[in-house]
Amino acid sequence: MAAGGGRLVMRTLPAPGWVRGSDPAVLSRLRDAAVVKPGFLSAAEEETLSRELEPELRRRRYEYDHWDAAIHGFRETEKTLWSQASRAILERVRAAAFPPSQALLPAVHVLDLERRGFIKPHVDSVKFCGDTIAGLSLLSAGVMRLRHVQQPGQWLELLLEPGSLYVLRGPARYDFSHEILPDGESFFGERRVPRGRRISVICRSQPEGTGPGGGEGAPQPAGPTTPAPPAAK
Ligand SMILES: O=C(O)CCC(=O)C(=O)O
Ligand SMILES: [Fe+2]
Ligand SMILES: [Mn+2]
Repeated sequence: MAAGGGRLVMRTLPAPGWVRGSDPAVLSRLRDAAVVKPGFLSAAEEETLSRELEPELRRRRYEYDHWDAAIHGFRETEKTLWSQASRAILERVRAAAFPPSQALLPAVHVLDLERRGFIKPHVDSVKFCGDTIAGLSLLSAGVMRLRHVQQPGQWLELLLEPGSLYVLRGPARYDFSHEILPDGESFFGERRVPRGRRISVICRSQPEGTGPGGGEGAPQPAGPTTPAPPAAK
């Protein structure tokens, strides 16, 4: 490596247009831990996924009534059987978000949030989810906010446009809660991000110690979220 090669090292990395943060230190600390890839899906891939999911989702009713639940105005399914076209998309997600050695949960979590639906701050349960969470957003945009569980002044906001992929891993997954803002609070900085119905397709790594050949090997129950921890104290 040429120390005198004249390559300029930027001290402050410019935040990409789809990630905002409370301060440069958080942005730089989570640069590889909270990642958004806008336009990950082509329009045809978005169409493939939403067409395949729509009939399965439509059979279910939106749920609202759990005062202590993390998610409001949603329906969901855990899907293991996919068309060949969708499997190819999910394989791209796997390759983009997970190291080759990391085992994934066999079922993909599909979450349909209606226009007024939202997700309160929570940390996905370590019992049901490993180091990495990767989610595709379909149909409409939303803002995901991450907030440090111990230091609530530290936060990050991710702009999740339809067709984007987000990845949360390591510190972003364990030390920060995440939430999807309700329509009334759905801003990315100054920019209003009107909420519509949003479908997310979420792949997760296996909880530590439960991969093939290790750990309990118990089947994974559905519903990988925990109720919101107190975001601030
Ligand atoms: O809709 C999303 O992308 C996130 C969902 C989520 O946080 C969860 O199911 O635990
Ligand atoms: Fe979550
Ligand atoms: Mn219910």
